[in-house]
Amino acid sequence: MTALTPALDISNATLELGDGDSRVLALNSVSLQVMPGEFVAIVGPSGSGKSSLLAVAGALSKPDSGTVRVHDTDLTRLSKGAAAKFRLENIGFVFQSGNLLPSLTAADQLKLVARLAHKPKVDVDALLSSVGMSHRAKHRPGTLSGGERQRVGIARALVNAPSLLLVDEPTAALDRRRSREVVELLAEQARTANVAVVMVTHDHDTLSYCDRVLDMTDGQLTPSTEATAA
Ligand SMILES: Nc1ncnc2c1ncn2[C@@H]1O[C@H](COP(=O)(O)OP(=O)(O)OP(=O)(O)O)[C@@H](O)[C@H]1O
Repeated sequence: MTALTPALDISNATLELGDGDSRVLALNSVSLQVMPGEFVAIVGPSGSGKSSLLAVAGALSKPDSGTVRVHDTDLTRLSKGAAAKFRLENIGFVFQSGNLLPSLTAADQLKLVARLAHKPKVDVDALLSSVGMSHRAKHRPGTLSGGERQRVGIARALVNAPSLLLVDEPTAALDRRRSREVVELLAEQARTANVAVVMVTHDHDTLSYCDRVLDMTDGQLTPSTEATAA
């Protein structure tokens, strides 16, 4: 593996969903390469295939054709069990509103993933500190703001030191200022942890933090004309 190897390399992925007359081409020969440390945003109308792209990139769905590589592993060749193990060890997921477990403190959310991913040496305090949340380590999600929950969700997604971070609408529940803070944090983590980040978003206000923006329309990806950080 060299510095020039993409962290994510999707080549001609096609995915059909539904059955009978209601079959939909969710991904229509999609290709996407994301380098380590690169922050890519995907925008596009509802139903255009954005979630399908994240599912395929995260080994949650297998495309009908094409390949999906995360570094040197072709995810399309993994069994269900092997895909689950690969996800746990190599991919981080961040969801709309943090998706935290209500009964666990911020620190325990991270410790649980560390245990599941067999990473007992993870420095939970350092990770919480890197997202500005050390002072809330002992708080449960119910006593955190939306932005704080999202920060904990980002720290939790980084526990397994992923090479790929897949982020679905991270600012959907946040106001403008918090949205910008969260996306700025993702950009910073991409750079400092050298992790490839793919973020699906409707929030055009935060695209200036991304290195590249792509439009998804009817299952196809094209470069966007949105202004970026690059
Ligand atoms: N399980 C499914 N069975 C049948 N069709 C599906 C299924 N899941 C998604 N689809 C269809 O596949 C297409 C792509 O859906 P997808 O969820 O990837 O879009 P999206 O861009 O993420 O939409 P949104 O922004 O609303 O979340 C849509 O036409 C959707 O209706």
